[in-house]
Amino acid sequence: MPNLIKTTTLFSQIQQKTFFGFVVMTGTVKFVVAIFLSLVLLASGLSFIAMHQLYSEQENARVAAQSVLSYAEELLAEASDAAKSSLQAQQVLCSGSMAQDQAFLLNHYPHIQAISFVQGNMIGCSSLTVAQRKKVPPALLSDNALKEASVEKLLFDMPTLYYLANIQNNTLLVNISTSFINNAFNLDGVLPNMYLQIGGAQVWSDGSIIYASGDDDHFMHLRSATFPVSVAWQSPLSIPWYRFIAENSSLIAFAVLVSTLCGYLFWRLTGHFTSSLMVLQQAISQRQIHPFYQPFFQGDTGKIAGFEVLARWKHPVYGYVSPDIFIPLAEQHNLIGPLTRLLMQQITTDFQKAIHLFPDGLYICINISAQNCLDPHFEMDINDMMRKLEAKKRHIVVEVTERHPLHVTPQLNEWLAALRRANISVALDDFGTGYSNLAYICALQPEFLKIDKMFVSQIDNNTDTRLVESVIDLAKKMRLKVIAEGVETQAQVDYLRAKNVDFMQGYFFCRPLPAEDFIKRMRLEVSAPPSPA
Ligand SMILES: Nc1nc2c(ncn2[C@@H]2O[C@@H]3COP(=O)(O)O[C@H]4[C@@H](O)[C@H](n5cnc6c(=O)[nH]c(N)nc65)O[C@@H]4COP(=O)(O)O[C@H]3[C@H]2O)c(=O)[nH]1
Repeated sequence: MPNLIKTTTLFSQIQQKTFFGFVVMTGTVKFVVAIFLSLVLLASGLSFIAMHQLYSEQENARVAAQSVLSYAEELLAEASDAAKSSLQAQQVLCSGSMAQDQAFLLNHYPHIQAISFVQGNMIGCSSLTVAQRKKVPPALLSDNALKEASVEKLLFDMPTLYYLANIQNNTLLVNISTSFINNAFNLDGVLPNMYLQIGGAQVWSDGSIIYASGDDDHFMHLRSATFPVSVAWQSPLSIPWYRFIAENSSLIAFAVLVSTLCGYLFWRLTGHFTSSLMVLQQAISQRQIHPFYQPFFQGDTGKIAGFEVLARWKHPVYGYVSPDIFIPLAEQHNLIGPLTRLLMQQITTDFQKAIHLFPDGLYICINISAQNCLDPHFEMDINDMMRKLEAKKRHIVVEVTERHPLHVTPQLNEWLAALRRANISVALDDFGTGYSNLAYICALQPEFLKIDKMFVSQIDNNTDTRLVESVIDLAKKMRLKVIAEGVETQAQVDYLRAKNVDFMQGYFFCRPLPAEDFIKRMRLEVSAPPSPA
């Protein structure tokens, strides 16, 4: 016998797990929310990766620009140093021996191509003899241009970086090959759109030289504090998607995995956070509720007279749930119609093949609630079940409980009349427990009266049995067939039999059984009917 959850109800457990009753989601909404959550997480993850990459690239560009500037400063510092020491080495430089001059420079200043003394507007002595007596452009020698640096074709056919120094009334022109400047752009992180602004010339990272000055607002700038040189570069503002995918494929795959996992977890976990109504709806749609069958027996012969269909819900997590819990909830939420339909479909499936085991005249009792009476599907469903179970040879009985009495209205009377036309009988269940009176019995005109187990349990050797006796007498006087419920002991059986009670049902005879076991029991009954107890 399944261990039914009674007091610590499933629903109180589930309701404690709702977010204080705020979360009520259908399966579809839950699915959509899970997808949405995954997408939001994925978008956030991808944005984070992209922003991180963009920030790193911007930072790398800034570091590269700083390196390029430092390199240019080092070259110009070397030029400045070379200019100063040239004054002492004037005799060496101006010795007239080119080989000697070059050796001096190579030894001390490996990046310096030539050093020349400017006299008036002419090159005087120079480490490069071909430069001697060359004219210096006047603009270069104006006050403004002193100590200036730029990249010009001054002494050579190729543009070179020159540095003009004025030391102790000597003007010196120091030349550095542009190939040395271009080396600066071979550093890591240098962007194609980066250039060195040296005086009025822009030396670009691709080696091209443009004569322009003035800051471009679209570029970032880093200036030297000591020399007229700066670095400009265009900081990346976005990353092309193909490069983003190619460079972050594993991170992207990870983000997809994590977001999908989160969405899935959300979807699974909200299964525990849905309301009791949703849980019950799910139970019906997923066919977690099944019929069990409890036979009842002839009072005189002890033969199986019929059986009652009792709903059993086996929750995948919480196990068996008592009908005392889910039936009222189904009634409250208008789910009793779908639940009864599910049971009737299952009864048909359970017994269609074993119907030959059911003797003629067997009663099949189905519990119904007030809402079934107004459900337009009920009649259709019960007719369908009756057809499949060859109900002409069997009796279908609907059990109407007395605990929550029906409102007797003309519609109900009409509905009951329709049942009777279809050969369906009515039993008044739980008799004696409700607030009904004889008028209620008169209105329903049941064929059966089920004495509640509360009265049957009072039958014992020495207890007062006047109440149960009166109930039986009343039923007899009204010519109703009596079924005594909850028969558990031999003494109760003996008493009820002595009182000529028509039928007995209870654990003494048999507990509610799943279909398979019930069919086995019927098979035994057919082959060797039990003798009366
Ligand atoms: N202590 C004791 N109990 C016995 C004994 N023999 C049978 N019972 C239990 O007594 C109840 C009899 O059903 P009920 O009065 O119609 O009372 C039913 C019925 O009112 C309702 N119910 C069950 N299935 C359905 C259904 O499919 N539809 C509707 N509307 N109500 C249902 O839930 C109630 C409780 O059902 P169950 O828990 O299955 O409880 C069943 C049954 O398992 C016994 O010897 N001793």
